[in-house]
Amino acid sequence: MEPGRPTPRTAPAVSFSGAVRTYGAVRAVDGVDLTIARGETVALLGRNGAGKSTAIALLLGLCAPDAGRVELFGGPPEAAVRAGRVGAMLQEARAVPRVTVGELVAFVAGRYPAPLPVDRVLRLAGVAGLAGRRVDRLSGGQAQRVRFAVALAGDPDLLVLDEPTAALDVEARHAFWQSMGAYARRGSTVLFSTHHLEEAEAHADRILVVDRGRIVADGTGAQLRRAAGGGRVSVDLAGRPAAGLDLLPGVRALEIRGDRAHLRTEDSDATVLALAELGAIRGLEVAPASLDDAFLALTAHAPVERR
Ligand SMILES: Nc1ncnc2c1ncn2[C@@H]1O[C@H](COP(=O)(O)OP(=O)(O)OP(=O)(O)O)[C@@H](O)[C@H]1O
Repeated sequence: MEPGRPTPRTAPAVSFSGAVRTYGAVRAVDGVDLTIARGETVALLGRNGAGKSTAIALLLGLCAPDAGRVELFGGPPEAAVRAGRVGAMLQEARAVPRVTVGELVAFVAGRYPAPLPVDRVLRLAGVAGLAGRRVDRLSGGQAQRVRFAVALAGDPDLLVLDEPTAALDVEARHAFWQSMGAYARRGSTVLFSTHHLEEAEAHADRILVVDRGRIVADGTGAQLRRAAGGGRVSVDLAGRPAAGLDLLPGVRALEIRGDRAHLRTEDSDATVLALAELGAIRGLEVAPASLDDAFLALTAHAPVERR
């Protein structure tokens, strides 16, 4: 073992260093450095094509990095997968014909060294009522929950979920997050990908914003809002002209609705001080940037090449 390297007992659940994966000219994962501690629940948040699924494929050892290193629990992903430490729910999965949900989960559980009892898995995934149903006769949402059950069956230390709620309606989504939360609270590490900001903020300890193969932000929802900077400031115009408000310090955008000026600012304090100097603080309201604002700011594509 290299000196200074963590031992398999202390190593983080997931570690990427300088990981790159290309498909022709596309750098699907473009130099990612990342550590996920054991027990964390982390969301990979990004648009279509941002590189989430490719990062997950690297992490599961389904493909190898062209450069850099990817490790799970201090060793190659294949070793962690072989040892039954990883459960995954991927986007594409074909149903096995004829077997029932109960048979499928029992079969998968039987391949792990220390699986959860099958009835417990079925309950956790919310599919206990479907145990006798054939897996090729399920609705999209039911099939998705069965895939979650399959991911849980081996009682993995690391659960990896690629867009787990994509086919679920509101009620099933809610039930899914409850199950996932219950599993995470047992101390497992969970990594899930999503397009939904609210889901990432509500269900993860930490959000990684992925854009064009890179991690462009890493933190809680509140931290991302702050990192994106600023907020929204609004005041009553009280008959005064709005001209020039867009030139105040920090202001990025000005919108007039009725007799009110709405300012998007990257520095709320500076903008409010300047408004105060103008005596224009009637009906003053200051709000932090929304998570949507933050996401848009963090993934805005500048014409210049980023770092
Ligand atoms: N097998 C492949 N062959 C060629 N290009 C690929 C392959 N897999 C992914 N890509 C490309 O790599 C980039 C990242 O794709 P990836 O599927 O990782 O993104 P994603 O964030 O998971 O997207 P989505 O949210 O749509 O699932 C995209 O430009 C995609 O077209």
